[in-house]
Amino acid sequence: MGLFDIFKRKPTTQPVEVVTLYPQPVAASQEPRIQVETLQPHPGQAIKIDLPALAVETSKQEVAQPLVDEKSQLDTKETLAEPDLASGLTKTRHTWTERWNRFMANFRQVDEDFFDDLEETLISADVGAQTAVQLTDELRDEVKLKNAKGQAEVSQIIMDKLIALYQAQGVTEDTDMHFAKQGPTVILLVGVNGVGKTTTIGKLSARYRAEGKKVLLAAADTFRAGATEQLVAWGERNQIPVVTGKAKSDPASVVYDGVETAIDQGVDVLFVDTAGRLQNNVNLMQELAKMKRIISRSLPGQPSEVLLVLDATTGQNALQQARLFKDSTDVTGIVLTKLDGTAKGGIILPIRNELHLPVKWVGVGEQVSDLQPFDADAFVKGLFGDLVEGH
Ligand SMILES: Nc1nc2c(ncn2[C@@H]2O[C@H](COP(=O)(O)OP(=O)(O)OP(=O)(O)O)[C@@H](O)[C@H]2O)c(=O)[nH]1
Repeated sequence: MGLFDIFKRKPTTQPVEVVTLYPQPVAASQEPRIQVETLQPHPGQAIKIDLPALAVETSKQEVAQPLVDEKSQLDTKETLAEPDLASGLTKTRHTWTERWNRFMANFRQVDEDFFDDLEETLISADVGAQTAVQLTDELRDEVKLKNAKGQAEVSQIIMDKLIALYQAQGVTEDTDMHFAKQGPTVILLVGVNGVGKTTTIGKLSARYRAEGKKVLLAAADTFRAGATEQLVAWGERNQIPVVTGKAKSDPASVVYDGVETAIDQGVDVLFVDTAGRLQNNVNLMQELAKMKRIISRSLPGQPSEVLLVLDATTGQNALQQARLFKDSTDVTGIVLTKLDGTAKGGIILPIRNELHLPVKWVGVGEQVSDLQPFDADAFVKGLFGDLVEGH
């Protein structure tokens, strides 16, 4: 099949320009080379892209017989290195510890004022109003039951309860990533602008490529200037092909082309980057629904994952966004980004406790390796480590 073969199955109203970036094997001394093909189909027709066999074989070939140069191998190693969650949570931990110590320094006795202050402290630590009230009620009973009176004893009971809540909440929720039994798995990244969708795709795609999966990216955020280039840059860095559309073109066309390319080229995982902002929220949600319809028409049962990306630095705002997206689309999991830059890491609790959305990944930096699967135990240690160790 030739490079300019036309698919007539799908009528579109807009011309689609598809740029495909794919890596070539290079001699050890050369920089990795990226070839760029620009295909300009006839208006009104969708196109099929033929990636060279090499492009789709890249990840598997690398496993069997390394084709990439030293630099790329270093990149892969970097991808595999687990970031340190505890250091990513430093700000949250310090702020929380300070706040807690201040609260406890004012301890006089266990009375209603104490519980009022406790509720306030919990709310200011972003555990969410509903959770703070629930926790305080439970603690009131427990402190009474255990007849706790001393500062250290009361502090210990509260800390144990908080830790238990963080660990218990969400255990019944599905934090696994799901893959198609056959054919390409499609993973859609959604969220408002600037939360870290593109960066997360860069990190996740590098991770799966390093595991030997054949990965493809689709730049369906045609709305924001520069969004496509940003994804293309990640594709170049990770040597992963990217399907793109013209600025302001119909994002659904890019999704369609991405899906068709994934099917034809035997891709394992297709990541779709979506716009974070359209004219309004209704448009945004309609656009997402349209993308999902297009994906499932060609690949029944897909997308396997609709990951909602939330910026932890926005605190309660992130919670509002989660509510909005949850009500309008089937979110399968949360990626909580920028935990490294915030004291608002506590927000993870209401996301799980109040919205019952599984947090699947957490972002702790801008580098490719700064993403890790969410682990409640590690998170709790990162959050309360200073206080618990002090006991
Ligand atoms: N510190 C830190 N920065 C991050 C993290 N994730 C993303 N960023 C940064 O956040 C900024 C926005 O990230 P993008 O990936 O462009 O966000 P986006 O959601 O794709 O944005 P739009 O394309 O505008 O919708 C970039 O500067 C990223 O480097 C993280 O975990 N930690």
